[in-house]
Amino acid sequence: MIYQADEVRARFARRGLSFDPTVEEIVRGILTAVREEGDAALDRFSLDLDGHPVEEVPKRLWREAYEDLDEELRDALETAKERIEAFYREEAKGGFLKAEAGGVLGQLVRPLSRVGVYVPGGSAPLLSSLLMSVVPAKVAGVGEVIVASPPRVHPGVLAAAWVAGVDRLYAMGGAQAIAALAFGTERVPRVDKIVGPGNAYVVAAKRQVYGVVGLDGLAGPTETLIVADGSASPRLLAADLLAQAEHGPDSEPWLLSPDRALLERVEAELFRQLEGLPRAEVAKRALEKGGLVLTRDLEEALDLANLYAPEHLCLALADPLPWLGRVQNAGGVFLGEGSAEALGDYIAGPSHVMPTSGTARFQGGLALRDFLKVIPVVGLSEKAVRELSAKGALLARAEGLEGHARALDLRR
Ligand SMILES: NC(=O)c1ccc[n+]([C@@H]2O[C@H](COP(=O)([O-])OP(=O)(O)OC[C@H]3O[C@@H](n4cnc5c(N)ncnc54)[C@H](O)[C@@H]3O)[C@@H](O)[C@H]2O)c1
Ligand SMILES: N[C@H](CO)Cc1c[nH]c[nH+]1
Ligand SMILES: [Zn+2]
Repeated sequence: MIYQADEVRARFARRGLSFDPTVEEIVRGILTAVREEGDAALDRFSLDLDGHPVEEVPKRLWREAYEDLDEELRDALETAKERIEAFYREEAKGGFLKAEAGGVLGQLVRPLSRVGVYVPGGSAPLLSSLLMSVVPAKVAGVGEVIVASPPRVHPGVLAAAWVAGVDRLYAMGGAQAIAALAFGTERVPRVDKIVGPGNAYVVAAKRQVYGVVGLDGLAGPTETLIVADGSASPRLLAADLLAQAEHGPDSEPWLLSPDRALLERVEAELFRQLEGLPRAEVAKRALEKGGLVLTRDLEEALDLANLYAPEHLCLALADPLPWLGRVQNAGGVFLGEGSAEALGDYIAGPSHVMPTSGTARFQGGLALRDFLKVIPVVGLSEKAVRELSAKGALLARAEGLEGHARALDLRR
């Protein structure tokens, strides 16, 4: 289905995380039960929803899963891990303490003590998502990384845990896993922050426990928006749309172009490539949620992309770099049709955990700083204390806070 730009503009502008009341209610019930009953409720929901009680998977099994892997897959995992590690080592993490008139002002930067990583496993065992969250946490220096993934945890996920250096791994999924990580139970330690993507239940649970625990964001069903010009290959474009469409019926693949002939060729190519795709039924449903959009020109396509704020913005343009300056809202940007989003999913380097549902309006992809906290430090000299106290007291009285003013008057 090819839309005109005007047909999608209002929909793109209205977009935002929607809260399905039924999901919210189910999740609220699970969170309350796990908070009140601990492990008993955790096991009950895990049995009901995933067919297995929760268990901690011992490290011996991760190592065995790793050793059982085909040699080429093991090598691919190691390469992905090294590239993600190298990427995040580039992100500065130093604090500072600068001398100021006999005193000091600065920032302490501290890695978080204990982080919970959710690794989706409902419809596919996303071993790459484990690497994409755990490796940056490790580079940041997080004290302890605890992984939760639905039972039975796939051997590929266990092997990735081994490669990434996870500390503990629990076979538990959905809202009950988020509850256990946020509140803690006898078996599962409470964490300081939960990161990682998940389905609607996981996203709703994360949102509901925010405050009890920190969050990286609310990365839900994946989406991709490609802006293409006439130079792009319809075969590659269709393949890239289908790659993300196969994630789930909630995924949204979009292609925006001012070239009608290109859109028509991509449409035909989509039908061709759907044949024989193992997850064709899922992909078809996702394609109905997205679409192909004819724009006036590339400027209009980029403006619509910013309005939509996609998780992935792919610029399949002959000369993409000059368009980067126009990008305002995106979880991640992929330049040129060679830099496929699927490469970003597995091995390019940056984490593939990126904001969805328009939340790219206010945040980017998972970064080292998501695992760090900044603590300001104030150590003023006697002279600065005297000089600043008078002005501070003035400001306090302007707020009507006499107690603050007197505390400062005593230091003048
Ligand atoms: N944005 C990103 O960065 C990113 C990255 C990777 C994956 N994803 C997305 O993550 C999602 C993964 O979803 P998934 O379903 O495959 O795995 P998941 O692990 O997120 O969800 C599976 C869990 O959902 C719970 N659940 C299922 N049905 C339920 C119900 N009716 N009531 C209560 N709980 C229920 C179960 O406990 C199960 O363990 C996909 O949508 C994918 O697109 C996003
Ligand atoms: N495209 C997904 C969301 O960024 C990540 C993923 C994992 N495996 C394959 N793809
Ligand atoms: Zn993907």
